[in-house]
Amino acid sequence: MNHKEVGEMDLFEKFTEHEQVVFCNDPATGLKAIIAIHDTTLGPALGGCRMQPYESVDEALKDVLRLSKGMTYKCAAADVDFGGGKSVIIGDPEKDKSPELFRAFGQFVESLNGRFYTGTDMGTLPQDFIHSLKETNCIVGVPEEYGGSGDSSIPTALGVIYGIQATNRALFGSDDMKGKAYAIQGLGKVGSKVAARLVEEGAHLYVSDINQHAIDQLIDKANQHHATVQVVRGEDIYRVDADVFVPCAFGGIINDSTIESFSFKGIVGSANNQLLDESHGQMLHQKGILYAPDYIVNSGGLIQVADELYEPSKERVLQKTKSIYDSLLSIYQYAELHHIPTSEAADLFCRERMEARKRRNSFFSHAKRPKWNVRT
Ligand SMILES: NC(=O)C1=CN([C@@H]2O[C@H](COP(=O)(O)OP(=O)(O)OC[C@H]3O[C@@H](n4cnc5c(N)ncnc54)[C@H](O)[C@@H]3O)[C@@H](O)[C@H]2O)C=CC1
Ligand SMILES: O=C(O)CCC(=O)C(=O)O
Repeated sequence: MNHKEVGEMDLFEKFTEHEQVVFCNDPATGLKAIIAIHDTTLGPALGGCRMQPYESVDEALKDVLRLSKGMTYKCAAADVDFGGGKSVIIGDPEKDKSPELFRAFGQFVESLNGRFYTGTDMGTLPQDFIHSLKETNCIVGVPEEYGGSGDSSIPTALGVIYGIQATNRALFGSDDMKGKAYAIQGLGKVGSKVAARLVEEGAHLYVSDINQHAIDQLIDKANQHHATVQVVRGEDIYRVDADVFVPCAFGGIINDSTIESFSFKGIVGSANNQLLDESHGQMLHQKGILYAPDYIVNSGGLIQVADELYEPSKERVLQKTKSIYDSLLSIYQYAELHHIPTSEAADLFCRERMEARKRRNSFFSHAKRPKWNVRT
């Protein structure tokens, strides 16, 4: 069949690399969600659920497609037995949440029968998924009293700190975070924790957030530590005179126009999909800005939720999260040796790991489903 002749088939051209995309619609609760499964070579798809008032379904679709692909690479880099997936709920996290909406979402996740596991992301909280848990076991990162591993932004933030230390080592010859200036965009679950740690270390911060409460909380903390925090508005964060940019809000913030404004020496943050597209990794490379690939830096949350396969152990998760430091240094070294952008070096490493898995023997024993000890 010639797809071009059949209008409705054009939709498939938007996700030629993805295994499965599920549109979830429940008028009774107002749920409009999309689940994208990118690649299950390494295991069932895993990825958080983002809630955002997207302007259009197309915008939500683009976001979930990019985010789920990023999860495939993140899982490969972190060496966990999961594949890449992600979900988005179209709605305002401040106004549109309800227990029924998250329950309905749980039913759609359950309908995938173990192909997709999900939890928090931007705009959602561990508590939201207590409701989804009534409908499916394929939920990760719920509070510990519900059998989950709890807030995954804790190891994510720790991973960002390891990322900053490794980047400082590469740039300045020492892990030390003290006395340097950092520009943090977004003081949410991850950004607030990273900022608090940097304040404790005696760093100087420039911060921006649209949530005044988050800014006030950080300033209180900074006052206790006699640290300096300078609040900047909107796009001005791209122009401040900081050593390291720490994007912890949304993606696409490294693009043609922002790169021109950057005078940073390094970029290390939790935001997913920081590069608007691959060419921006090359542009950073040419401008001599050291970029810590996002999916390596922000894999702490993934490391924690993937670890729910085993009996819970915070120590083990924190230990595994330390690997982010070494992984980044290896990627920096490889990129330098081969004169390629760090983003390209990270992608090459992940693709090689997936190819190796495909080559490995896979003797049949029984269905390769995770054993979720905690809730089975
Ligand atoms: N929570 C986690 O464990 C993980 C998070 N990430 C990524 O890290 C980023 C942050 O995640 P969370 O902290 O969980 O989200 P969050 O929703 O808790 O925080 C996002 C923060 O960004 C702020 N923000 C929104 N628009 C902004 C703007 N225009 N300028 C400045 N600030 C703005 C929000 O007010 C909020 O404080 C997201 O891209 C997420 O996908 C990645 C891996 C794991
Ligand atoms: O942190 C989580 O709950 C899942 C991992 C994830 O979605 C992410 O790393 O972006």
